[in-house]
Amino acid sequence: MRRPLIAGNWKMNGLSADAVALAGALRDRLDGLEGVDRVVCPPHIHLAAVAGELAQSAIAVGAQNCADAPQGARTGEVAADMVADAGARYVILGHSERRQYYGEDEALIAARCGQALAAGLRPILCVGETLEAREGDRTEATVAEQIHGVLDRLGAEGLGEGVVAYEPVWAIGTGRTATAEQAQQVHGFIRGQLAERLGGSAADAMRILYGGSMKADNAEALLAQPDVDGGLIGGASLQADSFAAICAAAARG
Ligand SMILES: O=C[C@H](O)COP(=O)(O)O
Repeated sequence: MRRPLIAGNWKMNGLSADAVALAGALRDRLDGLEGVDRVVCPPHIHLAAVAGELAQSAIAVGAQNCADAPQGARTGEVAADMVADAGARYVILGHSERRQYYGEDEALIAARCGQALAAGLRPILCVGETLEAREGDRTEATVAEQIHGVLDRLGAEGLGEGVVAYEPVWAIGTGRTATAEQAQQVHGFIRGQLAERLGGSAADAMRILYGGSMKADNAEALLAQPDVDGGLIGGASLQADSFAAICAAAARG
């Protein structure tokens, strides 16, 4: 059985005091909850402060990106080992906002992923189709290209102990969630693609998260699907009560 994972992507929100306060509130609410892994991903600049606040808790910390090179002349980038040094154990890579606003493609995402693995971080590789692709019946083709585009370059090691997050772009921040059936259909497809590359047992062990307007009131139905192993939560991760409620739903499932 795969243990569920609920990850909060705080995106570009909050000053340092807000980040530490949210981390502390989550620590207090989630203390003692069994049966679910949880991670919060603050902006880089708050990583160390949040990791310090969560040091004695069961909440791990993740970053929202890492550089595609180990060090040197990469102005504005943050290396994977710096992220790890700040206390992160996970890193989100290939988020659709990075693809859309910063032009990240599979080659760049794979390079970032390779750096993350070398630094001992667990990648959270995001994939997902636009509304245009879904309406053009290109959901599976899009997701397959994003997965294979990265795995082709990473080789046999794959994503290590990382996870995949399926985030339909049309559901992110829109309040429009994929139905449980739509999510399961794509998650099952992703697991099949992973099995082709990594083998059945590695694919069976890998967690596939759903992201896109997951909230306390729809989490249970999504998490009940056999191939939905958790969530990557944006807006609802910024409120301690709603993130804690989603974690509790995952723990019950
Ligand atoms: O990384 C998280 C996703 O982009 C989902 O964001 P959302 O929950 O605000 O729709």
